[in-house]
Amino acid sequence: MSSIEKILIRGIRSFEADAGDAATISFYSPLTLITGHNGSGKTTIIECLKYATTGELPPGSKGGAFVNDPKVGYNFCFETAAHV
Ligand SMILES: Nc1ncnc2c1ncn2[C@@H]1O[C@H](COP(=O)(O)OP(=O)(O)OP(=O)(O)O)[C@@H](O)[C@H]1O
Repeated sequence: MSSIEKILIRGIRSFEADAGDAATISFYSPLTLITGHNGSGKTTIIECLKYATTGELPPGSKGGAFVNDPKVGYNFCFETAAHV
């Protein structure tokens, strides 16, 4: 079985292209919880995982909506944690 240890998201939605390692999300076994305020980027993380594993873009993202737009803003703020 394969698993993903971490994902670094840059230049996608609220994740700026030059966000550095701050945008690295690590995954833990057996469970990773992603928590954060509304609009902090939780769904974006899931959509990035889907894109990385299947190549499928989120619905309605054609035309660049999946790509970071500095005019929209930068506010990703989430926490990940594992509970056994
Ligand atoms: N093209 C873009 N460029 C920059 N930021 C964007 C872009 N598209 C969306 N955003 C921002 O990304 C954020 C949306 O993130 P997301 O939907 O992943 O958050 P969420 O944590 O899942 O929110 P909720 O809890 O409300 O479902 C919003 O703050 C929005 O302003």
